[in-house]
Amino acid sequence: MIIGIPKEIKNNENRVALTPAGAQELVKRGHTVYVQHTAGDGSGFPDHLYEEAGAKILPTIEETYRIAEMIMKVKEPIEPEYDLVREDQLLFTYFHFASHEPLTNAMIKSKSVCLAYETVEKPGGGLPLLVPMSEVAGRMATQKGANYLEKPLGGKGILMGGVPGTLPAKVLILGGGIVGTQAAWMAAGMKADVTILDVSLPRMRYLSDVMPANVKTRMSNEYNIRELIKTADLIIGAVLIPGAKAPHLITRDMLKEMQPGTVLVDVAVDQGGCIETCKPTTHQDPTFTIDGVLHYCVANMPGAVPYTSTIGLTNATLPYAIQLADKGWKKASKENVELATGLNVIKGDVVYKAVADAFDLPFTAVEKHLVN
Ligand SMILES: NC(=O)C1=CN([C@@H]2O[C@H](COP(=O)(O)OP(=O)(O)OC[C@H]3O[C@@H](n4cnc5c(N)ncnc54)[C@H](O)[C@@H]3O)[C@@H](O)[C@H]2O)C=CC1
Ligand SMILES: CC(=O)C(=O)O
Ligand SMILES: [Mg+2]
Repeated sequence: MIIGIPKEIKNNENRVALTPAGAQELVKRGHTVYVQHTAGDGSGFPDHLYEEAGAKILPTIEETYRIAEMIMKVKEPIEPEYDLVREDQLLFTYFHFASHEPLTNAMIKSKSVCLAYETVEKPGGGLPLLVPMSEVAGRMATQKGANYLEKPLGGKGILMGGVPGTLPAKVLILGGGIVGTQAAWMAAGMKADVTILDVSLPRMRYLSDVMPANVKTRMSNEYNIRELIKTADLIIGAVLIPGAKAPHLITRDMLKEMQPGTVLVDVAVDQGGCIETCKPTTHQDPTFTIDGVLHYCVANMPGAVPYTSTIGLTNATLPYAIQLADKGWKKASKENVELATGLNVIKGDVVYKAVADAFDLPFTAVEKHLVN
């Protein structure tokens, strides 16, 4: 198969979809890998490392899209890329369709096959291609939050762990999945007073077993949220209902209950955000303030630490990319249900229920496209 790796063009997105090591594995299996000139630079992988691994370098994004049967990316295609996507082309990347109607419509119109990293799902649950970036974003959420709590940056002016004779910062985490757990580890390590809210009792039992004493769990409901936001210093949004728009656990009116200088980091912003007032921001202009409450809502947080993220992402995606390249998307999805759950849009049909529901679009069962 011919695989194309375009350079990411989203704001401050320095990741690339494949490392030279990943390219070598695909080339070894007889596939052709084209990498757009300088695509790996931001992650510390200059063109010559790809060439030494057996890949070929193409000068432009247009040529990369034109030649590839499968495009591997990191972020969803953004507007200048919409018209580059070709009919029948396979796109293997993050999409987060449910939070982005123009993207959904553009991919329907393109008649391409869109296999979304974030909905590839293990039969017993678990999102193997979201996990590594959620690990990064969870750890970063605490780092960012600690930073923005500093007074000159708009925060309350509280140190995460305090010092002897003072109270530590209160960190409230909405959702105790991958992002929430990693955020909690970092905050606990900084000696903050951490509370994780989730709706899953088994998950909270697990967290309660493994977390240190400065991490507590509470049931996620409006009553508890309204109580806890009054004194929280840093609130991290980390809920997910796979493929769907995130529920608004913190609504506009609740901001008035918070103290000025409270910091909100809504990691779930890529699925629409679990804080109603969150709108996607960029690494260049990451925050805004409403009612004295600072919001950080960057939708591609891992893009800022590409040395870690690119390798973490390729470690997870490569085994799936190999199956897609070896067998083609249809046979690979028939033989591996995890890949079938990743299919969101196929040749104009929306085949992921939560995406169809988000925009009142007709839903087509994925099986229709997997027969013969
Ligand atoms: N902004 C960014 O750069 C990045 C964003 N993300 C996003 O972070 C979000 C979280 O991802 P993961 O932690 O991997 O998901 P996950 O599936 O591991 O965890 C989600 C958790 O939310 C819980 N939950 C569901 N409804 C809830 C509710 N009403 N109240 C409290 N908890 C609830 C679930 O029980 C689960 O434990 C996703 O939207 C993901 O796309 C991930 C990586 C990077
Ligand atoms: C998960 C995701 O959207 C990201 O890593 O940017
Ligand atoms: Mg994202």
